[in-house]
Amino acid sequence: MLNTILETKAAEIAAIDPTQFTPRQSPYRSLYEAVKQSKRQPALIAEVKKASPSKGLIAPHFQPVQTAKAYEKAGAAAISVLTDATYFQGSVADLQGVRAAVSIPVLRKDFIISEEQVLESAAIGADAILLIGEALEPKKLHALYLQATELGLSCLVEVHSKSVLANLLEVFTPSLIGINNRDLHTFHTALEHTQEIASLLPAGIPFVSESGIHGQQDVATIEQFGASAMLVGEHLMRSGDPEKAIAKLYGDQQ
Ligand SMILES: O=C(O)c1ccccc1NCC(=O)[C@H](O)[C@H](O)COP(=O)(O)O
Repeated sequence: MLNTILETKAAEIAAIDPTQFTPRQSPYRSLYEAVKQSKRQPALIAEVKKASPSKGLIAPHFQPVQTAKAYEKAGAAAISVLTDATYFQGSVADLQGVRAAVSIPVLRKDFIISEEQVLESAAIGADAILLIGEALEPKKLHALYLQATELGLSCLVEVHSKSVLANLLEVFTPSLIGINNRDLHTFHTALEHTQEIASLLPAGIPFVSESGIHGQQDVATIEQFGASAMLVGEHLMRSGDPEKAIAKLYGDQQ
């Protein structure tokens, strides 16, 4: 699936013309600071997600802006917005709508593999981008990371496999790592994956546990593994009441 997605992205990139971008007006909101300073711990990066390759249609009555506002009200540190149309039914318009409606950082969740996409992310108002270790050679990932950082974008650098992490750390140490509990080739998801990969990270580096978090017990588990933050999509999208779902994740008294 990952390879198929990347083939689609290569075709999309060919159609991007950075000379058509209007200069960004809004200041960047730091994802690192938002995670570090979140009152809720582990910090929550809450995702608006209409559909996915592994689960199909998740939210038939998808209302990204309303959902993102509820996430912010419930204490999310940042919002993740899927902008891929083909596989996730997301859009750049979703990101722009959410960015205008909330005051916390907005992460562009897509498959970013080129300089043009980094420029596009800055132009459309994203505060942060995802760079996926499984999708990029370490040196290329580092180049995109430097380009994004120079523009003012925060980067969440995601890894799944031990070997990808090891190769990446030979090139550089990102400021914020995402550990994806979902294998993007098989879709198998296991929270224990966070523990396994976290044990291989340099001491002190903050990391986000991503995917497959569905309740208070799961939050306790990834907190025990040392996660600074969690990225949660499907569970919140299916809840029907995102504010209540977030309160329950943290075990708030109702
Ligand atoms: O979610 C998928 O099916 C998927 C398939 C292929 C590549 C990426 C995919 N998901 C992206 C994500 O990382 C998740 O949307 C995110 O971590 C939230 O996961 P969840 O809470 O399990 O919805």
